[in-house]
Amino acid sequence: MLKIGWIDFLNTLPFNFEIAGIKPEFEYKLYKGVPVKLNKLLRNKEIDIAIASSAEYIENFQDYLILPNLSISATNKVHSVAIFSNKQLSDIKEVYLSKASKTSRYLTKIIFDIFLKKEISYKELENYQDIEKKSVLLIGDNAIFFSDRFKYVYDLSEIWYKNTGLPFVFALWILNKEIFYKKERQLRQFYNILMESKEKILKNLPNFVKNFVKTEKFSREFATEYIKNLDYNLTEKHIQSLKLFSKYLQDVKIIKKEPKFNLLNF
Ligand SMILES: C=C(O[C@@H]1C=C(C(=O)O)C=C[C@H]1O)C(=O)O
Repeated sequence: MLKIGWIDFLNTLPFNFEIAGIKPEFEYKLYKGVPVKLNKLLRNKEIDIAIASSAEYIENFQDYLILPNLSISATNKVHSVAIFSNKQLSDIKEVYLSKASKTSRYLTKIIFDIFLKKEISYKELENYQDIEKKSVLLIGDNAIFFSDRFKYVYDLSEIWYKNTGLPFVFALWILNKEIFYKKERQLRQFYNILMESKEKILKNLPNFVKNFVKTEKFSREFATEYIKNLDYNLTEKHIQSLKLFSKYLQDVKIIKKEPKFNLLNF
């Protein structure tokens, strides 16, 4: 049985092997939730593998391995990770951070500390009441959903791209090192299934969106354009970006040790 962590956001659609009609030959169970929940399940070894926060890998890299060629990244705008505000950036003094995120919370700190050199007080975003009166970091479907309440959108990967020229890697397929030896066969098959799903769904995206995306939250046109704009690859350039992100995380004292990026050689 392979225990798989699944971020329940629109942006994981291209990995959805079930809707792609690909059936694994092994038994599996999906554990759905926001990134922080999956990071925790993975760290506690309650699941084997997950699409989880890239920052979770960076912080605990000794325990993990990465599936190659796969990520959720964005070159320039991501559209679903941003600081939303009705204030101009220069007037923002406090930011309420989404509790669902790890990577984007850390990126927010790097943006203010290193790129903008601006002191900010950080608070937890406990609920969505009167959200338009605050400056908030939102991720995933909520970011898309609440965006029209705000005059200004400070897109985090756009800011990263302007400062570094690199794509920003939000999520990776991370697995617990020790399960590789126990479940190598399933993992290899799962990797092939993810690669196949990604290809199949992205090739025929409007059709998959039409059949599988619920339209209460966003229009089909938006969903298609949003996914099309994301980058699901993991190349040398993405690794370079992860290394730079890690260096900045050391500079702002969030991590102590420089991580190694251990990709499975599939
Ligand atoms: C692109 C996104 O990136 C997400 C952000 C994450 C984080 O901040 O920890 C983790 C996984 C990603 O799915 C998004 O939420 O829209």
